[in-house]
Amino acid sequence: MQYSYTFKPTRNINMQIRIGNGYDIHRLVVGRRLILGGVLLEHPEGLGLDGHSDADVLVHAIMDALLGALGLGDIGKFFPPDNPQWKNADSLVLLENIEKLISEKNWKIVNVDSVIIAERPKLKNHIDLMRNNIAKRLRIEIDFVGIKATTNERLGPEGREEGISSHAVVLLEKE
Ligand SMILES: Nc1ccn([C@@H]2O[C@H](COP(=O)(O)O)[C@@H](O)[C@H]2O)c(=O)n1
Ligand SMILES: C[C@@]1(CO)OP(=O)(O)OP(=O)(O)OC[C@H]1O
Repeated sequence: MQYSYTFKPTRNINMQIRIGNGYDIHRLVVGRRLILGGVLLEHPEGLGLDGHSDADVLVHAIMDALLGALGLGDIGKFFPPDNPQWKNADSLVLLENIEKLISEKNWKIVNVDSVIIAERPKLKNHIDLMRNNIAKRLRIEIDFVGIKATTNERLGPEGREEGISSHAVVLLEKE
């Protein structure tokens, strides 16, 4: 059996692609808002996410994935948590800034995929609004933004409702 493979490019071989991966988790506490993908949600126990910014773990994971794809570090480097400027910051505005940085470097966002790990509240009816918020800030079509939700089957910090986490991957291209 022959295992060698000859690559026959059918499109621009100067195209570069990059993949990025991001993760974030924030604690669930009383007295804070619960914002995911820019959507204000209601937790059955009135809990929200603690953080210096609005603690939107989904948007934070996506920003880290975008920065990671270009080897630019993480969001803390661009928006330091000890800088009062980012106190209660709207993470969608921070996302707009990251998109600007990427487009200035002539990279295009191909797609984003992500998952939110939250025991409660049920997120499925809010997913399309989150996708729309993110697609708008990234200046891509909604079809290129994937967001899923899963419980952690009551396991670990998310399962005990100590926090909510999110993972994201992105693909970038440049001609
Ligand atoms: N916070 C959540 C968690 C899950 N969902 C939806 O429920 C489905 C089943 O979740 P499991 O963790 O039991 O696999 C999941 O696929 C989501 O559609 C949700 O809306 N909100
Ligand atoms: C965006 C920032 C700004 O303080 O948000 P935080 O709420 O501190 O969240 P975290 O994910 O811990 O760190 C990222 C920070 O840069």
